[in-house]
Amino acid sequence: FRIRRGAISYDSSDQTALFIRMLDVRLRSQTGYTLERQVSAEKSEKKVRHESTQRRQHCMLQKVGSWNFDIFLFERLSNGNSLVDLTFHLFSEYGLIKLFRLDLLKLRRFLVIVQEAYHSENPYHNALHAADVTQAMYCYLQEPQLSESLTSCDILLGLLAAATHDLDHPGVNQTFLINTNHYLASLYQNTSVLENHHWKSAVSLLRESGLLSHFPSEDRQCLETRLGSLILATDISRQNEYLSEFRTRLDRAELHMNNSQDRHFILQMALKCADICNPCRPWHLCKLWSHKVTEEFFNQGDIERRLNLDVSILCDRNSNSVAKIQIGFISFVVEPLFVEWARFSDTPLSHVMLGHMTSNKFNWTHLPQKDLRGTTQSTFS
Ligand SMILES: Nc1ncnc2c1ncn2[C@@H]1O[C@@H]2COP(=O)(O)O[C@H]2[C@H]1O
Repeated sequence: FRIRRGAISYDSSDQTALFIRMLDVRLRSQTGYTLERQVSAEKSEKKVRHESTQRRQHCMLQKVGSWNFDIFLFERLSNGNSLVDLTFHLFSEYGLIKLFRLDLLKLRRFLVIVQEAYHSENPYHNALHAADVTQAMYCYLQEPQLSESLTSCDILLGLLAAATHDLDHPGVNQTFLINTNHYLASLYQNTSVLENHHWKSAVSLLRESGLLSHFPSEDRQCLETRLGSLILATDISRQNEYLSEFRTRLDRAELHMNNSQDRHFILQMALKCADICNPCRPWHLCKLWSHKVTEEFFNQGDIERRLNLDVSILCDRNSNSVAKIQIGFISFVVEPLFVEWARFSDTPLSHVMLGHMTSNKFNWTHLPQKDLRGTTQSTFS
């Protein structure tokens, strides 16, 4: 009697094989399931799940101009490709692909190498921050003062600058690079070291992708120069220079959107706002960003302590708290800028942002510690 495991036999008189085959047939009829059917069921379930994720992502993109846009949820739905998917969508929305005769493949490839040039291990300065800034920039580009006057070149620049403004950020600030004699600090003579690096990295990826290779060289040169002027404006240590110029121009009513230099200055201020707008987002989003940026600060402080360097301001986890950092940042950096932005663009969005900023500052000041803790995901998942 041969021990038999399967129902396949080459001996038609083999009664055992016949018995197993009958058993298998009855089993199939009872459970209706075979291995093949199980695998194909899992495959189609996966396909349905993927299609519903794609549908949810597409549905979110219909509301990409909403200030409550949840970039953390979008990041999950886009499987970690929010910067590529969001920026590509906005290029299409504005008709930039046709207008500038952009090659679709080169555009996609450019956006992918930009997204990959961000450090995903950074808690804050990663591609998701760039996607968040790009979405905020889009909201500002849609404001009447801008949408009624910006040229397509202004819009192309605004989106490119937002997407690339923190390219290849190392997750530490300029002070750290100078104190550790990093080659970038000497390359840029300790001046806007990171912002210069972000700009030059953006230009090199633009050239590598060939995205603008069909542009006349003087147009390409002008775009690269203006891109630098926008990215260099995000150097937070120079905030007061830009802010006092903004105030002066507003006081003297010297901002005319039919003037290209004035439009460029407003794009600089729009990018600056987009770069630090996280305290003006709804509380659940603001809280997530605050914990991420603080984690990055404290990581730097831990390394400085280990290297026996002076621990940079805001980076010492032993003498700082997320709430304390946020209250200071909102009071001395965010509020002064967004008050002037609301003077320039007196719209519902500007007042919604100031409203969130005020209530978020109240939360950081008054909520009990248990309500201020960071959550890993946005609550609206
Ligand atoms: N929520 C926040 N709290 C404190 N600092 C912030 C916050 N968001 C942005 N920043 C700081 O603002 C800076 C803007 O320029 P960077 O992105 O180079 O680095 C950013 C941080 O140092």
